[in-house]
Amino acid sequence: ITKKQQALVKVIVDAYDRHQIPQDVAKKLLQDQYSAEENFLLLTEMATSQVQVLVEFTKNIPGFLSLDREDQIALLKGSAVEAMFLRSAQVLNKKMPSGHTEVLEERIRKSGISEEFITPMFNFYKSIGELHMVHEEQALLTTITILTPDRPYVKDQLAVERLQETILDVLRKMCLLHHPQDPQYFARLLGRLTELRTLSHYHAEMLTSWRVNDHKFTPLLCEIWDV
Ligand SMILES: Nc1ccc(C(=O)O[C@H]2C[C@H]3CC[C@@H]2C3)cc1
Repeated sequence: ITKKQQALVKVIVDAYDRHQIPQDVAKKLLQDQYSAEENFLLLTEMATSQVQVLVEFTKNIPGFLSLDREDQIALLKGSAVEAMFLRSAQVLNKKMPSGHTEVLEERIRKSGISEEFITPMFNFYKSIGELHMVHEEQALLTTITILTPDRPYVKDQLAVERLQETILDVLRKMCLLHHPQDPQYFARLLGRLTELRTLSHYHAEMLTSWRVNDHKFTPLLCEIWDV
């Protein structure tokens, strides 16, 4: 890993750490009572703050702000769901104070999300947990997801591809460094991104079923997902 790549990783990881879900949202998940309606409202608050965190984090990705402005929006809208599932996988898998993870899991299960989406969602969380990603890998994988060139409406895909390749290159080296016993580790990480794309289809249906049952969204969620 070159000095330049080390500097790049530092910028990304610092931004990733700086933009975390506010503790008050996480705390609320443990306090308020347990109705499906209450759980849904908490998830709405969690999703909204995750999108805000995503926007702030993305602005710190070197080169992102020099992309075409409309492409920046297209990348954010195209990656929000995947970044959110990655982030919530990391929240659920990190050693939260005992019992917190179960409470959060329970709230997600009891928030009006139909069973057919709950299963793939928790399978994903489990498959991420089993990878035991180091902190830098989590930040870089999220960055790679955001810098996906073939999102809808991206005009200058080449410019995005160049940025993504830079991150892919340093992540590949980092995986060999942190998981020398598993030369396939980098490939397995990227395989999770494929699983994420499947999840985002489920997510679109989740949104529709919530809307149909007249569940309220925040303006930010309506804007990022065109609902
Ligand atoms: N009004 C909404 C509430 C929650 C979401 C959402 O995507 O929630 C995400 C947070 C984690 C639990 C379900 C997904 C992952 C979307 C709209």
